[in-house]
Formats: sequence, structure tokens, C-alpha cells
Amino acid sequence: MANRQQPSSMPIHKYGRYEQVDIPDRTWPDNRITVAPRWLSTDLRDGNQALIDPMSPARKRAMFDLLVKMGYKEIEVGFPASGQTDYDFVRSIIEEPGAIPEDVTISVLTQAREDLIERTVESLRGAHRATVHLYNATAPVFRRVVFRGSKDDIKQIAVDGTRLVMEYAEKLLGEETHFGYQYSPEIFTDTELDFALEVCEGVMDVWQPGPDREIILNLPATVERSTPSTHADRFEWMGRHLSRREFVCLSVHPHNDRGTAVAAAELALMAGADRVEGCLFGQGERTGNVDLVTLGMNLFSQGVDPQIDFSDIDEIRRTWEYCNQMEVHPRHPYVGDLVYTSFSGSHQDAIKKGFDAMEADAKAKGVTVDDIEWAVPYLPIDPKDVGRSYEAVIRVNSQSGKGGIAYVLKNDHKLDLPRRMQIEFSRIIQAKTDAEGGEVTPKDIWAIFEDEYLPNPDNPWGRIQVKNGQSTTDRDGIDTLTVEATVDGEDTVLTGTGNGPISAFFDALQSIGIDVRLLDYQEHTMSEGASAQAASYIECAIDDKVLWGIGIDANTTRASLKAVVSAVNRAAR
Ligand SMILES: CC(=O)SCCNC(=O)CCNC(=O)[C@H](O)C(C)(C)COP(=O)(O)OP(=O)(O)OC[C@H]1O[C@@H](n2cnc3c(N)ncnc32)[C@H](O)[C@@H]1OP(=O)(O)O
Ligand SMILES: CC(C)C(=O)C(=O)O
Repeated sequence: MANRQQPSSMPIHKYGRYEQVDIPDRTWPDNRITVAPRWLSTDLRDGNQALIDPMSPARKRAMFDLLVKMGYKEIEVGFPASGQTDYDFVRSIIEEPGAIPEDVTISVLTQAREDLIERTVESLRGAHRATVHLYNATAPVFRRVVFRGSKDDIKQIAVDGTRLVMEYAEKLLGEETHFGYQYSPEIFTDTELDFALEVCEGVMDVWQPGPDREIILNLPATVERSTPSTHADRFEWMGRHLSRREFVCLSVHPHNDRGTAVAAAELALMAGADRVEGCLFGQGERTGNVDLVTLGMNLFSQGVDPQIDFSDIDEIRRTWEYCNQMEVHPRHPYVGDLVYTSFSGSHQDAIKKGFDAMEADAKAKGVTVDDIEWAVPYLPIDPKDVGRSYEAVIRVNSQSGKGGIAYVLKNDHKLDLPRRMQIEFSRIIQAKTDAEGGEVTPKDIWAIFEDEYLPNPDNPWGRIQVKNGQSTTDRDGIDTLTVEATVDGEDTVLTGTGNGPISAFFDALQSIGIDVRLLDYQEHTMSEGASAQAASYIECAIDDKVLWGIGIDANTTRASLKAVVSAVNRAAR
């Protein structure tokens, strides 16, 4: 196959290849995610530490309450030794009765330095469920550049740090605190696997995990540098080699430097991870932490309960935007303004047909559309499930076709245009978008439709305005129609006969020199009940023109006569 790409002048010599894992009998590709993992939100820690303007106490509290309301049971609430703001926030939620629900565990991060550990553990006094999360970098470049130490020195930092956490917890925390421990070898993904394992084992030897005493080993892709598949290989390798595996909660903490954090988290779960750390909408250092909303909604869209409530996604977004003082991108999966919207014709056509088919399938089964499997093309989930309406599903511009325009008329005005009329009207809209560019809103579409097809009582246009009509049918089924109308500004009475009101009206129109031939006729009710309106569509040949008219009325005969008038007036317009 020909590839005409040419070498670029980019300085590729500056970058090394990421090392693969030797694990030919990997099993993760065959696994599926069938249940939600444990989630930890680090919005208040990793998310917060990446903000230009870190959250104020009020913004932190709003974020905490949102996370609790959504259903997160593990929440990293800060880095209390970083300063007074984080410390005070942790104290405030512990001290306020009921602020932290019984089943929610708060977690706090610290470096492996004694003074910081003491202050960190102290911040948790009185908490019901709390975890101290200790980290130190283990990756080669950090050993050399940051700590300037050997592997043994670096392992010792982790081991000593763990011992100090236990000592201070023993000293400062009472019986009321169900105390947990988490350790992270920083940039796990750049650390030699056997060394990462050795450090984790050293930490476990101190903590002594066992029944009712789990340890969380969190393996961060602090900077994402490999493909998600290699990331998964590393998780499978660790899962196979860790001792005391049944007491280890293996946690994944991807960042999004390559833009594949979501995939990295999902593949790590397939490779045995039990828990995911991330932030809402992918907030976090640089390109962000993995996006917990996308991960949760990906599960939902596969029929797996994320155990998190995303049903009011716009409220979640509003709170998030207030807390972070940032905006969610319009293309952000599941929440962006444009993610349930199609502009292009073929997408809109398929969406409209999809909605119609859903309705028909549900009707055939005698259930509602909410009871059958979602199958609308181009919409991975039903926008209604996250609190969105169908209003924005189709938006019309120069890339749109008849299906989209017909969808708007059906959805907003209950008008189910016949196919050839859709084509006719979409040409009218197309002429506008070609001439003016930009979007044509549903309001614009309706205004154009009304102007094109319906009488305007304030400013009547066209040769004929019908005021009243009466029809009688004789024993042979012949209709006689009498119509009071204004024709070219003159009040007049038109009479005609035919084998139905429409043909009688055509006959009446012959008397004023208008020759109309019926090509197609369709009608439908627009709503249920006594005050139901009907819409009639008529396609006729008038002189050398073929065009459609529409009539809307509570009475179907009147609706059909109005449709004829609509077509006749359009022909002369
Ligand atoms: C990957 C991550 O996201 S990790 C979390 C990072 N988050 C944050 O750093 C936010 C909060 N941090 C802070 O407020 C501050 O860094 C503090 C208060 C914790 C510490 O501040 P300072 O004492 O001024 O130290 P500073 O931030 O410069 O840290 C560098 C020192 O800590 C050491 N260090 C860095 N990480 C660790 C660690 N995990 N364990 C032990 N020591 C560490 C470095 O080697 C360096 O030591 P040196 O001064 O002897 O060279
Ligand atoms: C502290 C650790 C888990 C971290 O935030 C990272 O490595 O990204």
C-alpha cells in the first residue's frame, strides 16, 4: 500500500522508545469489565494542586459535597501539610457533624518526611474513616536528579515513611478512626518493574497487610508515556508478582499526557486493577488526571452500573466549573455542549430514522422506548439519561439535509412531513444557509416554514384566502362544496362538485382559472384528545409547477382545503 508521507524535520533523536514488558502469556486482552471498580476522586488534591487559583474553602466544600452526592466513597481531600488552607479544610469537614457520611473514607497525601507526616496524621484526628497516602518517587531520573540516592536509599524512604505513618497514627488517632494506608511509587510507569515490586514489598513488610488490614498500592502513570497496552502489561505483571495479593487493593492513577488516560485505566482494570484514581472531567496536572466521568459513563453505556450518579450532568458541570474556575470543552465526552448534536445531513437522517424505529419497536412490543435497548445511530447513549433534552440533538447549518430539518419540525411542532415535502423544504433552508452561512435555529426554521406554507393572519399573502366552507354529500357520493373566499382581494363565493371535498374544491378553483392536479395526499393527527389538530399535506401540479401545501386544523376536511390553498398560493407567489 502506498504511503506518500515524507520524513519531517522534527527532533526525534531527543526521545527514547518506551520499554515494553516481556509478558507473552498476558491474559488481560481477553478480560471484560463487568462491574464498577472502587473509585477515588482526587479532585481536591491532584486536581486542586494543578489549578492556577487553588480552590477557596467554599469552592472545596462545594466540590466535596458534589462528590459525596454523586456517590464517591473514597475522596482524597487534600495535602494537609502543604499549608493552612488544606489543613483547615480537612479539619472543617471532620469537625462538622454529618459532613462526611459514615461510609465515605477521606484520604490525605503526604511526602515521606517526618514533619509532614506528623502534621498530616494530626489533621485526621476524629475522622471516622481515613487513609494516609504516602508517596515517593522511585523512577531512575528522580533517584538520580531529585533524591540523588541509590535504589536502597529510595526504598528506605518508603519503608521509613510507612513506619512513621503507623507510629503517628498510633500516637495521634483514637479508636474511633478506622485507619487505612496507601502507598504510591511515583512514576511507577517509569520505574523498573522489579524495583517497583521490591519497594512495594518493603512497604508491605512494615504495614503487614492481612485480613481486615488491606493496603492500597497505587501505581501512578504520573506522566503518561506508554501505550495503554504496555500500561496494562505492567499491571498484569505486578498483579502476578505481588505477595499478599488478596490483601492488596491495586489502584491505577493515570495522567493523560498522551491523551490515552481513559484507555490506560480501562486496560489496567482488565489487567487486574481494583480501583481507579482520577478527577471529574479530567482535571489535574498538565493534561489532567484520568476523567472519572468518562470512565463511569463508558461503563454505563455498556450496561454496567458505574455506581455513581451522572443523571444531572449539567448540574455536575456547573458545580465543577465554579469550583475549578475552568470551562468544560464543548466536545468533552458525555457532557460537552455539542456531544449530543449533529449538524451533518447523513447523521441527522440516521438519527431521525433511529428515533422513529425506537418508537415503532416499542409500540410493537407494547412498552415504552425507555424499556428497550437504545439503538439510535450516532448517539452512544440516550441524552435524557444524563438530564439532557432532545432539543440540541439536531442543529441545522449548510452541512444539514432534509432529515435534520424534518426532525426539528416533528420534534418541536409535531409535523411529520412526507418525504418529498422534506426535500422541497430542505432546499428552501439550504438556499438560506448557502446565502447567509451559519446556523439556522429551530426558531428560524419554524419562521421560514410558516412564511413558506402557512397563512399569516396579520399579513395575508397569496391569491386566495378562505373564510368559510360548506360541503354536502348526495346519495351518489358526490360532494358539493361552497367556499366563501377572497380571491385577488375580492370577496367571492366559489362552488364546485367532485367525488370528495378536495376534488370539489379543485372544480371550484377551475371556475377562476386555476388548474390543479392532485399528486399525493397525506394527513396525520398532531396530538391526542378532543382538541386534537390534524395536519394535511397535499402535493399538486399547478400549471407547470409541482409543489406542496400544508393545512392545519381541528377538522380534517378544513385542513385538506387549507393545504390546497397553501399550494395554490405558493404557486402564484
Ligand atoms: C505527583 C504528585 O502529584 S505528588 C504531589 C505533589 N503535590 C504538591 O507538591 C503540593 C503540596 N506541596 C507543598 O505544598 C510543598 O511541596 C510542601 C509543603 C509539601 C513541601 O515544601 P518544601 O519543604 O518547600 O519542599 P519542596 O516542595 O521544595 O520539596 C522538595 C524537597 O522534598 C523532597 N521530596 C520530594 N518528594 C518527596 C517525597 N515524596 N518524600 C520525601 N521527600 C520528598 C525533595 O527531595 C526535596 O528535598 P531537598 O530540599 O532536600 O532537595
Ligand atoms: C501522588 C501520586 C499518586 C500522584 O499524584 C502521581 O504520581 O501523579
